[in-house]
Amino acid sequence: MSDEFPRYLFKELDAADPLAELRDRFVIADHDLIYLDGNSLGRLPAATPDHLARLVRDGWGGQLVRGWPTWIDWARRIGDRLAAHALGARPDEVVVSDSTSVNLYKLAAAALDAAPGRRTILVDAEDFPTDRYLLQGLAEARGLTLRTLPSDLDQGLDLATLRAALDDDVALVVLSAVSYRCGALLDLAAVNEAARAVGAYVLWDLSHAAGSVPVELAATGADLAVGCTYKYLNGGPGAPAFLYVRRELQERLRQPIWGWFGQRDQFAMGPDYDPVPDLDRFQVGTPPVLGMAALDPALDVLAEAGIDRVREKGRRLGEAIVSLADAWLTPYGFTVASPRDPDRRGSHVSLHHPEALRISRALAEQARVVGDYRAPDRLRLGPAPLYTRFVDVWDAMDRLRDIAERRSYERVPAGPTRVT
Ligand SMILES: Cc1ncc(COP(=O)(O)O)c(C=O)c1O
Ligand SMILES: Nc1c(O)cccc1C(=O)C[C@H](N)C(=O)O
Repeated sequence: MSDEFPRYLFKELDAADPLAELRDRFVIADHDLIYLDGNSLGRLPAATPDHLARLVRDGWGGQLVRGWPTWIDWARRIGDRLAAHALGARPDEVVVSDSTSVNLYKLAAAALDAAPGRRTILVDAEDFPTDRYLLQGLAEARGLTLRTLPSDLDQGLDLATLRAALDDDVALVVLSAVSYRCGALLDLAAVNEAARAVGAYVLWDLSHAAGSVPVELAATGADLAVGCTYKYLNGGPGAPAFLYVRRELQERLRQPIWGWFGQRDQFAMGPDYDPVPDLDRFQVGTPPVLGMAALDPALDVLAEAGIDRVREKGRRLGEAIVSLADAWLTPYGFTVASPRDPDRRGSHVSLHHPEALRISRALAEQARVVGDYRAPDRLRLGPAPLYTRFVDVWDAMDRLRDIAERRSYERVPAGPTRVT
């Protein structure tokens, strides 16, 4: 126990938390398990099982193919809900579609086609692997140069590094608004402005930002964005992703996968591809209706909370992790591996420890705290403001301290890194 941070103070924070009652809107199957992995897979909203069961039974089972006139618009309808409640985009700028990886490919290729003569793509060297791999593939196929911008493992990309790399040969900049490893939050407006000044497009990966921080795509002048819906948006494992294209760009950009859901007069089944002039040209094929439908109950909770209140609580949960790590874990070799300034951090916090892999496993196996490990030596803790309590953070950090103090992680095999 610590005098400086007694547990009852965290209980008081929960008692005063305006979002506290929303925790009941999620399935908490095991009350002893502390779940700090909302930044990888968010919890199941309590309304989702019945919502999906109804759709399966009455929609698929009852309406059969007659359901399609309703379902066919859901990618756009739910896209608009994401735009309004999470992304700060205008109507008709966001659509649910494919996976984040596929959407990133579609929009990156479209942007490169729209920047003929420019030969450079910029990416954060520490960005999530799929982003880097996709761009490596695109650069190789087109004979372009992919420049990886050096970025600090704990602090993320420095704006000065980006500015120094921007010139009129840059076609495209791809960055995560919130870094998957350290949680660093970039200044979208500053990046968009710097890129626009040299005529480059910016494609944002919002996977760790959507549902955790107000993104404000329209207000920051963003061109393009993609992101997943299974983390802070609670869409479930394998939930479909979203993409955003600024309205003014939609008619100008042509995506590389020419599917019939982008086709003008789709059901005329005409001989040649002739894409619609709007956002729908970025769709490809039949949308995953059941997967998309899971987003509705999840977005109901987010809408009720309001993204600004989610952000405010996320910031305070993060500050609690940082304060407890400093006070309790420093003697055991932990350091905070995320920006300390909450304005520069999304909702998750990483801790550095040379034994992070074994500690992460010990936390789950011995102490019933689910966070995750990210190479090379980071323990990531991702509280989700819609359902994580302040006391959960206290208990998780207390259990972590106990593992560190007793060195009980030494009993856990390091083994190869596996899923999560
Ligand atoms: C920043 C980022 N981009 C992309 C992805 C994944 O993309 P996909 O859903 O296509 O697997 C993740 C996590 O899985 C991620 O953290
Ligand atoms: N998408 C994932 C998956 O299919 C399996 C395991 C983990 C994931 C993730 O989402 C990882 C996530 N991008 C992260 O940064 O933790």
